[in-house]
Amino acid sequence: MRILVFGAGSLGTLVGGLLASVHDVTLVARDPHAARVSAAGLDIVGAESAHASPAATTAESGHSADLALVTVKSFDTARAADALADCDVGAVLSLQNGLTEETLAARLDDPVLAGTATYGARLVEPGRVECTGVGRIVLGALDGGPDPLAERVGKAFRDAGINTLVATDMPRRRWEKLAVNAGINAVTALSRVENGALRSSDANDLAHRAARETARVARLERVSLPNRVAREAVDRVVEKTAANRSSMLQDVAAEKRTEVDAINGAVVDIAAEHGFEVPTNRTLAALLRAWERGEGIH
Ligand SMILES: NC(=O)C1=CN([C@@H]2O[C@H](COP(=O)(O)OP(=O)(O)OC[C@H]3O[C@@H](n4cnc5c(N)ncnc54)[C@H](OP(=O)(O)O)[C@@H]3O)[C@@H](O)[C@H]2O)C=CC1
Ligand SMILES: CC(C)(CO)C(=O)C(=O)O
Repeated sequence: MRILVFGAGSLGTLVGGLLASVHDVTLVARDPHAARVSAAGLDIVGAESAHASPAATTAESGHSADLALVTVKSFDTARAADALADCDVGAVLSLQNGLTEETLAARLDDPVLAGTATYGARLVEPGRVECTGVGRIVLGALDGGPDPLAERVGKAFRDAGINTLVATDMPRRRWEKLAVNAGINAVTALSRVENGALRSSDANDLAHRAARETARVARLERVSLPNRVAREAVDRVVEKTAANRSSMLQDVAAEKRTEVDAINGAVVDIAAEHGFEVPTNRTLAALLRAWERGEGIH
C-alpha cells in the first residue's frame, strides 16, 4: 500500500516507520527530521526496535497515495485537510486525540476512517523515535458498521506487525476515548499531576463529572454511552496509566499549545448545538485557554 503520513512527529514517525517494513511510506515532516530520514533512514527504539527507510519530505501537497494517515496535533487538522485536498489519496485515517475526523470529512471528498491509538511515541531527535509503549490501533468506519476499506487498511497495519483492531462501533469508541481524555487530560494538566493522582483526590470527582457530561453529549448525538461506562473508562485508564503524565500535562510543561479545543472544547461546542450546558468541560476549557493566552500560545 502507498501510505502518506501527514505530520510525522512522534506518533506519525513511529507508525510510519513500522508500516515502512512492508509498505511504500512517505513521511510529511519538518526539517531537520525529514532531511535526516531521507539521508540515513529512521531508527525505532524502545518497546519496538527497527531501522526503516521511508521517504520523507517537507512538501505538504502534490502527493499520491492509497491512504493518508493524519498525525498532526488536533489544532493543525484543518491545515492538514487543506493540504490533502491538493493530493490524490484514496482514503484518510486520523490517529489523533479529540474529535478531528469531522474537520477532515468536511474538507475532503475522500472517505475518512476513524481511528484511535494507544501506542506511546516520542521523537527523541531527528531520525530517532522511541516507542514508549506498545498499544493498539483501532480503526473503522466513521459512522460505524462493517467497511471493506477499513478491513483493507487494518490488514495493511497488521501485515506490518502493528497491533490493530478493525471495529464496527467507532462512534462509541471515539466518544468513550473523548470522555477519558476530557476527564483525565485537562485535570492532570491544570493540577500538574500524573494520571495516578486522580485515584484519590477531589480531582477524581472532577474527572468523573467531565466524563459524565461527555457521555451525555454523546447520547444527544445518538451514540450509546452510559454515564457509568464513561466513568469506569476513566478509572480503568487512570489505573493502567497511573505513572503517565498525560499528553496535555506534557504540553503545558513544555509551554506548548494543548489539544483542549478538540477535547473539552468540542464537548462544549457540540453540547451547545443541542442547547445543553456542560459546566465542568466549559470551566476546564476556559482555564486551559486562559493559560494558553497568558503564555502567549496560540
Ligand atoms: N505521541 C503519542 O504517544 C500519541 C499521540 N496521539 C495523538 O496523535 C496526534 C499527534 O501527536 P504527536 O505525534 O505526539 O504530536 P507531534 O507534535 O510530535 O507530531 C505532529 C507533527 O506534525 C508536524 N506538522 C504539523 N503540521 C505540519 C505540516 N503542515 N507539514 C509537516 N509537518 C507538520 C508538527 O510539526 P510542528 O510542531 O513544527 O508544527 C509535528 O512534528 C495528537 O492528536 C496526539 O494526541 C495519540 C496517541 C499517542
Ligand atoms: C489515555 C491518556 C489520558 C493517557 O495519558 C491519553 O490519551 C493522553 O495522555 O493523551
